Amino acid sequence: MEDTKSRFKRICVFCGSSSGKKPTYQEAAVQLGRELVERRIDLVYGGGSVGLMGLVSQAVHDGGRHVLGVIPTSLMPREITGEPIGEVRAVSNMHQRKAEMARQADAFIALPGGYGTLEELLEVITWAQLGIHSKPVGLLNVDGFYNSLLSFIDKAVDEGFISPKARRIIVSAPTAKQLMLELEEHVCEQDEFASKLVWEERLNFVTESEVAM
Ligand SMILES: C/C(=C\CNc1ncnc2c1ncn2[C@@H]1O[C@H](COP(=O)(O)O)[C@@H](O)[C@H]1O)CO
Repeated sequence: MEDTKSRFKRICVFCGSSSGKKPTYQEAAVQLGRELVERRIDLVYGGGSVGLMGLVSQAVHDGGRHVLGVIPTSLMPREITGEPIGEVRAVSNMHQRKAEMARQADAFIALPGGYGTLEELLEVITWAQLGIHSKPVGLLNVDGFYNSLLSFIDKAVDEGFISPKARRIIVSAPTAKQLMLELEEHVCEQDEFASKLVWEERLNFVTESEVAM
């Protein structure tokens, strides 16, 4: 396998705790994991081995890259999240988990998933819009899974609720390879309004004492 260098050291992946019905979703999770390995990128994710989360993290781990799972203590029992893969960092709650995952990553990628994935994705997009971070956000639109979300977002742009600049926060592509190529080239645009906002600690708001273990 070709060894390609990346501008990213560690990417945060949001994805389903279920595997989805189509094999293409599972294949895309493995492909994304292999693409990260090829580019020598480490992984941070929601921890555990269930669903697409397990497939992407296992592929990165098998490829010899570091895997960091950030997991709230209440989700730690193995019957909920499965066997841990790689390094596990326990946090006290879901808010701290998202902040810690975001703090550890240089970019974000969402694979197909459900409410949890959507919530994580929309939060990092909102944080980018507000200037809390300037890390690229990628959407792996496997088999058009996210077409209806992208249509909704385009409708919100047409109706004046999302600015064209904020629309461009989202980088989407149908395959892991294409998405990584686009993310490598992506330049985050700074919003004039957001650049004037002062966030106390930006993404460094998880203190050591808040990390449960
Ligand atoms: C309680 C159930 C499953 C819990 N399993 C999870 N393990 C780890 N992380 C999870 C889990 N559920 C949600 N997450 C986080 O949200 C994303 C996945 O959520 P989705 O709703 O499946 O899209 C994922 O990125 C995690 O960070 C049984 O329902």
